[in-house]
Amino acid sequence: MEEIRIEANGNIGPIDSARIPRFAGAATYARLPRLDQVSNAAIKIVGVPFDAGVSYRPGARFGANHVRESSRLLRPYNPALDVSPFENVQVADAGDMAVNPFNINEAIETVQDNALALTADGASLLTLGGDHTIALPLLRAAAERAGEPVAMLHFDAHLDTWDTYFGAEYTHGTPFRRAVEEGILDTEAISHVGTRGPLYGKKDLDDDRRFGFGIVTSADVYHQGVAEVVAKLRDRIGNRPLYISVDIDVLDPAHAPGTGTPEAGGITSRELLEILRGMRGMNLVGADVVEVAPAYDHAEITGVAASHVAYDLVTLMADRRAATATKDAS
Ligand SMILES: N=C(N)NCCCC(=O)O
Ligand SMILES: [Zn+2]
Ligand SMILES: [Zn+2]
Repeated sequence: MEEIRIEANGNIGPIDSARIPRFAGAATYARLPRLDQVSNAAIKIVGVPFDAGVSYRPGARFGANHVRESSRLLRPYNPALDVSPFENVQVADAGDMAVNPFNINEAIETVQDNALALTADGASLLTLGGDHTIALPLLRAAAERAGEPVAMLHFDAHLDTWDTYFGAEYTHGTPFRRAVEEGILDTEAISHVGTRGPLYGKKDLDDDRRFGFGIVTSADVYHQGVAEVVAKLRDRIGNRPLYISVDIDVLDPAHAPGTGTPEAGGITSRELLEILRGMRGMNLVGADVVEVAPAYDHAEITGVAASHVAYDLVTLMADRRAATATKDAS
């Protein structure tokens, strides 16, 4: 059937949900066009159906499509930031990467290669995961494109700076230790937000601090409040190229039950969205939303949360691009 889309400023937007019921047709993220339906896109959303790096419950391989299905109700105007992201720039859904489900090393290479290919034209990349293993190759690609190590905001219940699991170096609990070892993170400007829960030992925190990470725990968000947290994070990041990695388990299991390693005492989706919005104007070069495991979801609670997180990330990217374009033109 014909797709009737919203178009503005020469950008092809979402299927018009006033004319084609939002529950009809195959899902793309936010009902956006597929990449092959537009000549080029400044912001690309890509899925990574991969969960061979998990230490507990599997299922995040189905995450990207679950987020797409859960994104049908998103509307084109973001009032929180007064931005219409799909009007500012062309945004498109690039589909899924064909990652090897049996070979982690090969999957990591594929993610890195695909991320580089998708950003070769200067596009910004938002990845829907997948387990957190994929943040490593995504960071490698982001640092290569930026031409320098990148700052990172890491939203997660977990540190993900552990060393190995069963001798394996590349897992969803180890991407950020590998990234520090590889020198692709700017260790003056890397922070975890939302961490909580039991650790293997005090050494986990000592190691993490040694790598340079700052920590804003879930309890800190509660005690200090969003505004103070945002101010501290912005201060630390400055104008460095910034990568944002969102493990959906940063949210309390009440807000995101559909994930593989849930921890009680998490932040709310309202807090997460507000902290993200607080990053307006930062030099955001790439982002991911990972660890959505639909088999443990109910009523799309996790899928909806993840789709909204992705929406605010796209808004930040679109807003920054529009602001930079205006500055360049004047
Ligand atoms: N969900 C992520 N990314 N990591 C959790 C690892 C927790 C553990 O195995 O102890
Ligand atoms: Zn986690
Ligand atoms: Zn994680």
